[in-house]
Amino acid sequence: MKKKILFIINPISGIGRQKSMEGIIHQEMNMDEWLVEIAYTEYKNHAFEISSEAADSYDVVVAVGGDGTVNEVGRGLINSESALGIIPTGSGNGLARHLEVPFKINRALKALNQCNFRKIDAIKVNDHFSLNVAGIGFDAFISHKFAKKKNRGPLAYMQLISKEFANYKSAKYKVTIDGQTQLWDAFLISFANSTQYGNNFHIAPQARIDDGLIDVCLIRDFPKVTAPALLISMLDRSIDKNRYDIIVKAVKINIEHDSNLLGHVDGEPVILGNKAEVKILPLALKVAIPPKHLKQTQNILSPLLEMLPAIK
Ligand SMILES: Nc1ncnc2c1ncn2[C@@H]1O[C@H](COP(=O)(O)OP(=O)(O)OP(=O)(O)O)[C@@H](O)[C@H]1O
Repeated sequence: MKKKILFIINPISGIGRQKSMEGIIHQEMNMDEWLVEIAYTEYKNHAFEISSEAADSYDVVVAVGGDGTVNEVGRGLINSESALGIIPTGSGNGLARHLEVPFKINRALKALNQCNFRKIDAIKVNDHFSLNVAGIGFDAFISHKFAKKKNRGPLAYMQLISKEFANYKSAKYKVTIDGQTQLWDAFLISFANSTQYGNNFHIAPQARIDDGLIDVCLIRDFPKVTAPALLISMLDRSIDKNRYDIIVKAVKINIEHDSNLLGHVDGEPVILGNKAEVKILPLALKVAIPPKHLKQTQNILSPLLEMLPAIK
């Protein structure tokens, strides 16, 4: 019997590589083995509605988009027998990079044809789910601003960060990590399931996506002149050695703040109220991963190389 696969395409994600997607899907998928269906999102959260409906009826439900689309599709599949697949066409593609999904579309489809399955953890932040990295502080502040921008893509994102960074002020948070409470003046606090935000910026180099633990990364207030070193330490996976960074593994974190906490889950802005409860959902999601010979290992230059015009 043929396996069933549903592609959910977000037409607005990233830099528009998905225009010719439908033709490439039909060309690359092995139709002798797979029954292929395709759906397009029409509005925010539509991918979640489609995937929740599809859960347990398809072997694989594929997010064609960036981390926001991956979050929506994956969320709908939590605790189901359907696996999340990814064709990365977003700006950051953090989870796809962590799972070593190929970035050339035809190669990503070849990988789906021959995929293996594994289970990964998910993170719950109040009522929201994160599959990759969630957080509060500067990264969340940027996600709220970015959501209002018309221009998307990594360049627009970097421009926004450089514009907002100079004036951003760290804030005080009451942080309880597995029962231990402390007050912190933090630039950001990230809750990492995978190692990276996207574009190979590794916020939690030692994170494992299936260990039943959240890597809590707390970047304390730091002199702004040391920002380049901090950025470089994310790219070369050494941020855990930076003096302003503290990383601990935990299963439950509570944050209290004196005003509304701006948060993000997988880069998508969320408002959390004065308190946030963050907990791990061990092995809650089945994912499709590439076979060994099609895995795409990442290096610092990968995000730049992917921008070269290449579908093949
Ligand atoms: N048809 C649509 N019209 C408008 N917004 C949509 C549509 N489909 C999905 N969205 C929303 O688009 C947003 C961006 O999607 P996504 O995160 O996949 O792309 P990206 O931001 O370019 O990539 P990344 O998260 O990797 O940087 C998500 O919030 C999603 O809910």
